[in-house]
Amino acid sequence: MRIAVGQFAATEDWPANLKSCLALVDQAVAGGADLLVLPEDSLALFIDEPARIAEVAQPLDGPFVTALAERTAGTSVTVVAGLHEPAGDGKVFNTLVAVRDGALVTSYRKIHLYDAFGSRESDRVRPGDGEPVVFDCAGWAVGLMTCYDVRFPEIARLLADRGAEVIALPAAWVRGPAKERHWEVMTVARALENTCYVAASGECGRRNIGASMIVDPLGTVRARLADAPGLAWATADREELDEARRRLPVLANRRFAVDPAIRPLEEWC
Ligand SMILES: O=C(O)CNC(=O)[C@H](CS)NC(=O)CCC(=O)C(=O)O
Repeated sequence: MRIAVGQFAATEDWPANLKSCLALVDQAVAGGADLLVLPEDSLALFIDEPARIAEVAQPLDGPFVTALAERTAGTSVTVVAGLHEPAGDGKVFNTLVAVRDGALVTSYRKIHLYDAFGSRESDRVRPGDGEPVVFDCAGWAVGLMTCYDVRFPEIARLLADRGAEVIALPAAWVRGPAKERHWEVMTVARALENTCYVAASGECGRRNIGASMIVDPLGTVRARLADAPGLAWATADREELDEARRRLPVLANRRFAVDPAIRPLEEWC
């Protein structure tokens, strides 16, 4: 499976962001991508006034997702991208969609909200219900998680338990001391501890680092972008995955399960 990760500098202007996304979709299709991963919140990024996110939030049958899906019609690419959708009470969900051949395949609502380093995402965003999402893409099991989720190994493990062989990880990773290191270490760790590919995309505007990456099941960073817009590419290979899981059978050697009774409860936020 040909994987592309794409990044761009998102603005407050959602039609402009849609245009950036569609250009990356076209490039990915031209390059033969089966899977394209775009950043978290590709719809609109409000850096200074995050409360305005709710104003531009769109439902999954709204114009942003519809246009993204339509662009994939007649192609073999599946596109994963992030947006905010209305949650009904003035709050929003921070949601990923997967679209293919003109239609929505699945969606995932971010579970772990970024209440760290001075941010309070939970002031405006409601968490998802904790159900891990894995879907089929070109014969590969692809799991979804979003940005701050990467700091919580349980969700990647739950995805692996559901059979994920590739984790798509859209992000908008905030700059800061050692933050680029956090991003790299944890993205590689999630790949290595689950012996899966991780296709991670990062928004690359002034607040966020970009640094989109594709990591293989033994933790090698196969492709990486800096902080400029563009695409990075790698191929997921079935034989390589099988060989990695034979040589490093950590999934088979586990002694503990993630307790499915522990779910992200509303009152934790
Ligand atoms: O709200 C938006 O518009 C887009 N979403 C984000 O920027 C999100 C939530 S504020 N960013 C992160 O989760 C960064 C995590 C991070 O940087 C870390 O874990 O250190």
